[in-house]
Amino acid sequence: ENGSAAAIPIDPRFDIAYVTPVTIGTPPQTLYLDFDTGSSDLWVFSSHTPESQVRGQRIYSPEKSSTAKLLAGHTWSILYGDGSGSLGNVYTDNFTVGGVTVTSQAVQTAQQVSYSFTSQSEIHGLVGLGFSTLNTVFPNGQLTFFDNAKSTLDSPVFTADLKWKKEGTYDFGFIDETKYTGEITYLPVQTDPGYWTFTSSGYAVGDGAFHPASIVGIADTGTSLTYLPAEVVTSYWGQVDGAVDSDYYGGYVFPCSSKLPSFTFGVGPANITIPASYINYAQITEGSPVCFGGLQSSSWLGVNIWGDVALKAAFVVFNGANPPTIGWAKK
Ligand SMILES: CC(C)C[C@H](NC(=O)C[C@H](O)[C@H](CC1CCCCC1)NC(=O)CC[C@H](O)[C@H](Cc1ccccc1)NC(=O)OC(C)(C)C)C(=O)O
Repeated sequence: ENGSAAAIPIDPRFDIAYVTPVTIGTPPQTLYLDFDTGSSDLWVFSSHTPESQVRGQRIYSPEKSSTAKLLAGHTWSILYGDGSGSLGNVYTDNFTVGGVTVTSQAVQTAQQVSYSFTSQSEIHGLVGLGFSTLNTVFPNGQLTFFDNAKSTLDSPVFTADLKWKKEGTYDFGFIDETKYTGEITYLPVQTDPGYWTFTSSGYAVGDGAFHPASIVGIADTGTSLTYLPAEVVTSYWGQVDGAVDSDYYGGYVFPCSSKLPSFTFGVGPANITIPASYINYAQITEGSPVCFGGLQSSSWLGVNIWGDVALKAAFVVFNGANPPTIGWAKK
């Protein structure tokens, strides 16, 4: 069966992350999880998480689920790009998203979470939608929800229709033609080491000339901003009055009153344009005249990341067929 679930921004002021309701166990326990194409662990705040590390998050209690089974001898430990992390043990249980059910999904229960997770009450865990090779469970890696669900879906795909400061959707098993305009351009995916890695064909700043280039990067719903090569972001921010790459603020900042150009990136023969408003990401602090850019340099990262700032400008198809591809359409 196919399914559809909401992608809800956790903060009404800026799109730092999106969460999606899921149910786990019998009777069903509802949690709101961050669907993350940039990792492949499904982990949740749980009854095994020390109370001192839980601050308002909903938790999954396997002991209250008649279908929960401990995956004996299995543990996990994950560290994300932003330095946050978590670790714990593993159960299998029924897991449902938007009507799609996997009956024995590996659900990783947190026994430790880092402070940034404790302080983020709206995120009750993650659903990794990267390739299962990235799963951290030891000694046997576990399959993602998508890999487990694939065979029951009409088509082995999920789509992301993230929106700017609004609720979007993740669809599983089908492509909703009402969610995009024109054609979907499909690109090859490099599945090693396990991200949705593709090559963009170039970029343009505002109405300027298109610069053909091969920009290898990952499509990552779990990363808020978009991180691209220094020469790309330098040419973008060079068009913005007062923009500076600030060590103090950790990236490009600009006067909130400055006018920003849009940013266009190539997807094969087609392209996607990110509106200027998406790149005017947020004031440094409430009421500040200094704003933080949604387009930042990837030079310190070692990888280019097409995060939410780019993804919400498009309708994106994550095609899990063999070989996998990624599809991009305007909307
Ligand atoms: C362990 C590996 C197998 C996979 C692992 N994958 C990643 O690190 C990428 C992955 O998409 C992870 C997934 C995120 C981890 C932290 C919680 C939210 C999800 N992305 C990340 O690690 C990137 C971190 C995000 O960009 C943060 C997220 C965030 C959300 C809410 C509040 C504060 C911060 N945004 C964020 O910092 O936004 C600012 C810059 C505006 C403040 C890796 O590559 O190391």
